[in-house]
Amino acid sequence: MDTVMKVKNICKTYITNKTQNNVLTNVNFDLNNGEFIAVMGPSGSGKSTLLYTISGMDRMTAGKVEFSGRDVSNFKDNELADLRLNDMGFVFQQMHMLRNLSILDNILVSAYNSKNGRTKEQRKKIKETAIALMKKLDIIDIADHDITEVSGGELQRACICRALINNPKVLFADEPTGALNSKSAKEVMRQFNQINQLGTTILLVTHDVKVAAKTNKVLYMEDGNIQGEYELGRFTDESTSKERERMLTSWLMDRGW
Ligand SMILES: Nc1ncnc2c1ncn2[C@@H]1O[C@H](COP(=O)(O)OP(=O)(O)OP(=O)(O)O)[C@@H](O)[C@H]1O
Repeated sequence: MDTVMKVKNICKTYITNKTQNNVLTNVNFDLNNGEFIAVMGPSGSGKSTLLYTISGMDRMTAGKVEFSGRDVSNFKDNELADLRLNDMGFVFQQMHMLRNLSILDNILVSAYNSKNGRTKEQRKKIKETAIALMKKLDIIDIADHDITEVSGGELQRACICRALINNPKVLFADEPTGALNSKSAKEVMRQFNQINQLGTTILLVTHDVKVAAKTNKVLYMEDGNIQGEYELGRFTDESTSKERERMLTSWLMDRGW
């Protein structure tokens, strides 16, 4: 299997009030093309920090990250911004969308501001992609709505459209279902699985066993490092959910979760 990201000996230290907090300590793992990985672990174990550090949203203290064979660890801020814009997508628990724009415009805005969204022709193509994504995620009917006029689940699906507009190699998600009710969370996970099956590699952080049980592999973080990994295999059938949740819970409990 191709490796899309290689994470080598990543360390991240925060210094607050002259106290050193070693949040990530020599983290190593490969993210293979087409994988769908969940990162779990106790609160404060460094899950979000790992996501932000490897995606270049935050600087690592030491270590190396390769993205599609390129060492991106020493990229300048503008090179990292380009990498994030062109090759990565992001979905967060708190959905950052602009209030005075419609849902469709929110999906389009960053793509229009990218280097591939300058000409009329490029923008036409981007809009077509946005509409196709909104149809796929079943939110085309709310394209012209304001963000205050839609449900949390619809808004999160709009965020997924926005994250996918540039056809990223890797989609990063930090607690993407954390603010959703269970029905919307299930729908978002169904969409993630579809996107993954179409070829997008996904790494998400979650506390929710139901969510993690629908990924291919779980990494368990504790005290700033990956303490174990559990291969679940591809999720294809809703009827297997309960059994996957049961197996994953049992594995997590063995780790002191
Ligand atoms: N910007 C920051 N400055 C200083 N310390 C930080 C910063 N961000 C995170 N930390 C610290 O790093 C540690 C790990 O935080 P992180 O958010 O990565 O954990 P987490 O496993 O995602 O936790 P949770 O499950 O509660 O979201 C915590 O002790 C946190 O206080």
